Amino acid sequence: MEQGIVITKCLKEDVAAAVAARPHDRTFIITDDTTRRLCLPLISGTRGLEGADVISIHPGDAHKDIESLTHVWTELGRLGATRHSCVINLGGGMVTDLGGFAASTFKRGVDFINIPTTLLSMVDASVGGKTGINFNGLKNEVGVFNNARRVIIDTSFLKTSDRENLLSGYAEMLKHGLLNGDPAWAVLLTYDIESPDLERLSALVADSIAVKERIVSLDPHEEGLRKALNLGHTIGHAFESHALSVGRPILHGYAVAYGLTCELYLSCVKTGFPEGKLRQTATFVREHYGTPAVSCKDYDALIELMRHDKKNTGTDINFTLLADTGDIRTDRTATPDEIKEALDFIREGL
Ligand SMILES: NC(=O)c1ccc[n+]([C@@H]2O[C@H](COP(=O)([O-])OP(=O)(O)OC[C@H]3O[C@@H](n4cnc5c(N)ncnc54)[C@H](O)[C@@H]3O)[C@@H](O)[C@H]2O)c1
Ligand SMILES: O=C(O)C(=O)C[C@@H](O)[C@H](O)[C@H](O)COP(=O)(O)O
Ligand SMILES: [Zn+2]
Repeated sequence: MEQGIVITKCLKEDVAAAVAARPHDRTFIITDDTTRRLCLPLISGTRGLEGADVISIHPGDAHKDIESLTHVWTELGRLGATRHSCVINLGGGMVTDLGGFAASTFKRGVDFINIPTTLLSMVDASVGGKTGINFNGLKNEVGVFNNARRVIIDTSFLKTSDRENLLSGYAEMLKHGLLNGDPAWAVLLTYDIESPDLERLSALVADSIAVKERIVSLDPHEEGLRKALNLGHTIGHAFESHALSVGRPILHGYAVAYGLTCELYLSCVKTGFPEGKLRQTATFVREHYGTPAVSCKDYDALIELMRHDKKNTGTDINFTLLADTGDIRTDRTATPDEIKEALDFIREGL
């Protein structure tokens, strides 16, 4: 199904129009406890949402799991959802991933709409049809590709976002900038995300979504080009899963920022990415995101996690690398020793 993405200035009108666009019997809104409190009021009173049931899960990526999924399925069943119902996911990427997967699988598929409320879910998670949950200590281990029928983006949700979650989303924007080419990448290195001007940010959000949409439209099921959107994620997901496993979770975008530094280092060594651009990006990451809390004793565990990356075939660990900003090289591999060098680089610098 084609995905309609709306960057709105009239949230309630656009939500009402999206709900009315397809006949349905009941409406369910999936939130986490924080978005129920902070974001649900922004759509209350919307035409078509009278009588909608709200299903809420605990916030945080540790809850993007089978227990929360079971809770959503159970509540949908208990409250009488049918295949002709409409599900609205109101939240960050945790809610849009899990709610999208719950809707896609309940009675083999219920129509859903995403209303992303974090920067990360606006520019990335709510768009492009990847849904799923973490499982077995691995990120997004179980899921399906299925587009939300509509994605309605309103950056005014970001007024209640904290600095860390803005930075987290900004890391995926930086990834899109690196994939897009020099002007987009350079603009992102100079924009002040620490004291954001929301008007300017809205324009950058639109540019960022356009990068993802273009790639997804050419390869919706990640058979080739879409692996580009996984830049930074082979190592980033390993940082994220490892942090969760030792009880010190980090935000997805922080893990991606660290992963970008490491994978640009590999790009520099293996596909000729310019060293100056590596240094500029790595410095930006270090200044805003710090460094990952790992030591060389964690390297083998991190590499073991990378062996589960979804891009892998056989025993090789697969990476998306760059020959330059905008010059994408998918299906590259690196040896454990090369990966350890990249991990040394982020910890210690060149
Ligand atoms: N499907 C995809 O293509 C895709 C892309 C990127 C990331 N992801 C996934 O997205 C998830 C991360 O998403 P996220 O960064 O949005 O995290 P998140 O959904 O966990 O939200 C982060 C925190 O912000 C809170 N929050 C949400 N909206 C808020 C608001 N407007 N004001 C104040 N607080 C708010 C949440 O309750 C939560 O505590 C990860 O699971 C990642 O794997 C998926
Ligand atoms: O949309 C995509 O494709 C991406 O890879 C976007 C990533 O930012 C996102 O984190 C995605 O969920 C990762 O997917 P996975 O297939 O590596 O689990
Ligand atoms: Zn990501």
